Amino acid sequence: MLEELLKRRIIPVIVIEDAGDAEPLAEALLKGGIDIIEVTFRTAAAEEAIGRIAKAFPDMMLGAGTVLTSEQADRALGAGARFGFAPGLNPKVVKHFQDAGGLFMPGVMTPSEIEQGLELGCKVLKFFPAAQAGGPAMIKALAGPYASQGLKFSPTGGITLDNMMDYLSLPVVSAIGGSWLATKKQIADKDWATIADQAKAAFSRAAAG
Ligand SMILES: O=C[C@H](O)COP(=O)(O)O
Ligand SMILES: CC(=O)C(=O)O
Repeated sequence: MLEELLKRRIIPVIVIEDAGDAEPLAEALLKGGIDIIEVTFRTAAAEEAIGRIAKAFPDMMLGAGTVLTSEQADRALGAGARFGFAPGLNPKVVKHFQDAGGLFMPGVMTPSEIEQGLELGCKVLKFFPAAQAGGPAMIKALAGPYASQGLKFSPTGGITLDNMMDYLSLPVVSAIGGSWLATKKQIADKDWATIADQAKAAFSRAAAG
């Protein structure tokens, strides 16, 4: 699972209000070449959306985001999520998710949080909110003492098509996350063509290096 995750460079961070949009949304991302999705537990539809994607696209790398409690972790995994993200680091939730067999990437912003994440066995940490917390320069500085631990960052927050390569060009960054790939409005408007185009543009840019 970790190896599979490390192969992906772009992770769409999704807020979905209507679970019925889950399949066409996943299909649009796949059409654009992105076969990974993080469905955030910020809406009541998250659990059902994960279940629908798991059923319709069993080969898609499916995860949950904004997993803040052990109860959400159970619901995410029960619905078919194989990995989880959170904006912060809650050791209880990290352990709960790991004990249930999932791969968890807590959010960090400071050296102390990174060390906590390493102690919990996390090899990939979300750096959040990336742009606001210092962007690529901050990640580069943090990589100094920790890159030798085999640690990778998955920054999210303020990343767009225009600045994604500033992050992806850093060896310590395995993937970037972003909501721009499928915005709430685009999902509500069922604008699948635009979402597919955005996914394709990001995928091509990452592939070009
Ligand atoms: O809340 C932020 C999301 O995790 C993603 O951040 P973004 O909307 O800046 O891409
Ligand atoms: C940032 C956030 O909420 C997440 O990815 O879990």
